[in-house]
Amino acid sequence: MSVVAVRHAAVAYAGRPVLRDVSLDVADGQVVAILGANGSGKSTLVRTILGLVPLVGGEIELFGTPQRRFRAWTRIGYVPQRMGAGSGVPATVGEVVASGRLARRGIFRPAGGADRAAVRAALEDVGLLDRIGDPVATLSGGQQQRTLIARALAGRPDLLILDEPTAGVDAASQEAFADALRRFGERGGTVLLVAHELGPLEPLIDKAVVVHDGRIAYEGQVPEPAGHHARPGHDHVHPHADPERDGICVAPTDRMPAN
Ligand SMILES: Nc1ncnc2c1ncn2[C@@H]1O[C@H](COP(=O)(O)OP(=O)(O)OP(=O)(O)O)[C@@H](O)[C@H]1O
Repeated sequence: MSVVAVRHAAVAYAGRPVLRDVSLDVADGQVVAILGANGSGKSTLVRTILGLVPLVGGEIELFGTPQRRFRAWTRIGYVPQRMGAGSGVPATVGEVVASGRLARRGIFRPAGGADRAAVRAALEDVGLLDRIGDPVATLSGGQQQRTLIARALAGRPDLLILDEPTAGVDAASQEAFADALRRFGERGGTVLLVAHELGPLEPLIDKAVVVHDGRIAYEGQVPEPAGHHARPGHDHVHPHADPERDGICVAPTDRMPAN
């Protein structure tokens, strides 16, 4: 079953086309990475999947339900791009993660044992349980990002959607994040993430999709980075017209027809 099915999606901002004829499937249990240059439309694609940006054409299904009829939003955890965890906001790490339970329990019911257990499990998953009582502002940028991921995990979603989760994040936090994602996958979770650099996430990725100028330019195994061009015997073809700018090349065996 497809957890996310995008069919011929078209999106425009103020009449300017940003996504054109985009089709994408994320199967149950898969980890799918959306790659591509700045401004290619990656964030727009995930925001459209989440219903935050309207379609001007095409269709989207979530867990087999047309998006316009989909109501089970608690099944989806979302970590937006470069969102501050609230430096300057006097909330503790535990409180930020607990806010990820609100949709499940409803605002007017107090947190119960299940909520507290979910918060602790999520913090354990990202390696920050020992910081549960600390103000978020005292954490490093990478640890704040891990806090936001823990907040999404605390809602016990079936699908995690993450927009550049490791951008500007230190190496230790990237490793901790990769471990958390691996465990989420082992529990049957499905992941759709936008990334520039995969780093330690690369072995987890089942399928990569390259967005170029609002279209899907490539779908298949993770393409090798441009730095590998110089490798002896490395034979490759480019998935689209301007790969140097995107820093991506694809070995011929990996290539699949673009949509
Ligand atoms: N809210 C908006 N209103 C108008 N134009 C937008 C809006 N959001 C994004 N755009 C434009 O749409 C195009 C795609 O942007 P998008 O953020 O989806 O790309 P991206 O691949 O995620 O890039 P980045 O890696 O920089 O986040 C860009 O030209 C961007 O300037």
